[in-house]
Amino acid sequence: MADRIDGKRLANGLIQGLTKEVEQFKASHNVVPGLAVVLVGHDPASQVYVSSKVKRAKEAGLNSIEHYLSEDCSQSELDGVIEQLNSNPNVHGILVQLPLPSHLCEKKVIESIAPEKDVDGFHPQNVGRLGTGEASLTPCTPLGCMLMLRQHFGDCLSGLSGKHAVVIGRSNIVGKPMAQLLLQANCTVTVVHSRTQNIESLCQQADILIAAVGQPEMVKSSWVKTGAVVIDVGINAISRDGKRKLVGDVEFDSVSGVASALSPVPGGVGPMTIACLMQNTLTAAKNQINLPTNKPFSAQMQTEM
Ligand SMILES: Nc1nc2c(c(=O)[nH]1)N[C@@H](CN(C=O)c1ccc(C(=O)N[C@@H](CCC(=O)O)C(=O)O)cc1)CN2
Repeated sequence: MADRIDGKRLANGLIQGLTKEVEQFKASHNVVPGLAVVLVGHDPASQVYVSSKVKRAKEAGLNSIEHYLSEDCSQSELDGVIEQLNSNPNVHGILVQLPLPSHLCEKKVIESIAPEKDVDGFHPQNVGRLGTGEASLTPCTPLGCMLMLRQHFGDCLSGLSGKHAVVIGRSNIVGKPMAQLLLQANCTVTVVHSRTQNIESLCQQADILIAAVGQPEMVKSSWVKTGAVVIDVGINAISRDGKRKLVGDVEFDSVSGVASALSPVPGGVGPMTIACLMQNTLTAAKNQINLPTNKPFSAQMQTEM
């Protein structure tokens, strides 16, 4: 039976540590790190995620600033809110919850957030810096996955070195940054996607398998090498036996019999995404008062997190 990589417990520990760090930061610098969350419309899942973000921010002692805009909000109204947050010195981190209603341009919105406040790490400047291994704000879900792997492999990333990691999915939010982070940890990385031939046989070669494809229970036990470590990023709502249920991209019960460790859904990557957002907000606040803390990702993983 695979070990369960408990994201909920790990996230609680991270938030606890962060709360102390935020307290010290406030006491030393007389600055309260501020996180602004922007939600457009009333997508039920987005509402759940945003309220968790607000709750966790308050728990960690951050100042939470919320903007709820109507479903039919115009591009210029949203641009105006971001502009105002960009120039507000009490706001250190800004995130716009995705997806946006289809009449709004996600790319334009992401690019309009000041890179130093982009706690989602989606701005092209942060994406580029991640790619070249420079200090950057790192996307929260892949960062959360790396922390889960670090916990499993021991306290630094050397346990990952030389492992073959296969990432299923090539989204800008998860698949691509995930591949970059695994490369920085000296893994050999394969990214597979909807046009890849023989996905199953490539996955069978993985020591580390990251499923981020958004297909309920797509990864079966026959796809997984005995002893592999599997991180399930998918969060899919399905109806089973007349009840709504959340499942990942991995068939949990069967894969548990083959993998050496597996993260569950719910209670895996989701809570880690939110904890990493809080971590990024503190990092952004430190950077904005010019504390020398913004190390490249690989250096951060060796030490403070
Ligand atoms: N601006 C962003 N938008 C989106 C991101 C993101 O990182 N930034 N990621 C996802 C959604 N997401 C965070 O925003 C997210 C998804 C799921 C969870 C989570 O904790 N899920 C729970 C289950 C919750 C439930 O009951 O529905 C779990 O997995 O245990 C947190 C954050 C897309 N948009």
